[in-house]
Amino acid sequence: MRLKLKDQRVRFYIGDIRDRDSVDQAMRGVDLAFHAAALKQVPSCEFFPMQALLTNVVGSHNIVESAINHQIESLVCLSTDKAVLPVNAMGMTKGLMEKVAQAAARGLSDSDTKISSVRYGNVMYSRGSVIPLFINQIKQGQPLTVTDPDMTRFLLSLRSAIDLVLFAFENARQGDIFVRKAPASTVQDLAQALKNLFRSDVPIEVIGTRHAEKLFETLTTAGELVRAEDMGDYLRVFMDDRDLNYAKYFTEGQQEENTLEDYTSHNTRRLTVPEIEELLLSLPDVQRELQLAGQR
Ligand SMILES: O=c1ccn([C@@H]2O[C@H](COP(=O)(O)OP(=O)(O)O[C@H]3O[C@H](CO)[C@@H](O)[C@H](O)[C@H]3O)[C@@H](O)[C@H]2O)c(=O)[nH]1
Repeated sequence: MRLKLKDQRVRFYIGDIRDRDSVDQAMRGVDLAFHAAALKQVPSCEFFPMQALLTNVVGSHNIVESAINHQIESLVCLSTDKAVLPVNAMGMTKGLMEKVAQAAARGLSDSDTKISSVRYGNVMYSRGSVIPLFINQIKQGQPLTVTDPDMTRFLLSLRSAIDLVLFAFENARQGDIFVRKAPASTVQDLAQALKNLFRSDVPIEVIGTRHAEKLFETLTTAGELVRAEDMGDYLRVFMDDRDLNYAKYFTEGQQEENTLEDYTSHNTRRLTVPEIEELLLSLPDVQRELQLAGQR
């Protein structure tokens, strides 16, 4: 990266977020930090849950503590829809990261480091994800390996994910979780949209779900929506800052919770195949692949 960027404004450190000293070194003189370091692949975290715990939880704790100690202005921690009602080690450890961030935020005032988290769904064409895999399969003339045709995922571009982080820096209050609203598609429709764009007639082969995968993802639970603010393209979920004085809960309990529904990739706006094609066409990586394949 250093050789590729060749930019005086960028400084590189060798270190590991599991190692507090190396985090402290990088945090000196910093105003804003976004925490994107993670073990993020679902199957590998299933096989090495302790490694996921060390990076995603212990490492995140190091970042949070170091940011506070260095009195930086704002820290945004990157989370995922898989952290909500989690079923896999990746999601569970990311969920714990959110808890670590909020537990620290509870002890801070507004003039201290602002600590917030952001949640989003699948970033289209991210490394190791299904879109580059399907494109590769099309290029090789192989069948598209669909896990479960009815499985849905929230889809968003890298640009929208970055915009969410910037939005959090600008709007964060202590302990907030920001959610980017997004449409979703089934994996079957995604595969079909790619086949259409590449004018390919490879078959679609159903291979069954992988380790600890969900049929659909949840970006915000009904319980969270009760304390959420609708900000257009975004939702702000306020931190539950009640204290451990349980007696209060009985008088201040929230009735509304029962009437709301979780916000999921099954009940968000479902993209049609032409709409998925349009979204795919807006991605520079897909444009490049289509050009290489002589389709644009
Ligand atoms: O050969 C394959 C591989 C995947 N899928 C499906 O495609 C969808 C997306 O899979 P993938 O691109 O591997 O992403 P996820 O497993 O959903 O996880 C990604 O998206 C998350 C947000 O939900 C991020 O947190 C993770 O880091 C990121 O890897 C899922 O429904 C998979 O079942 C297939 O149908 N065939």
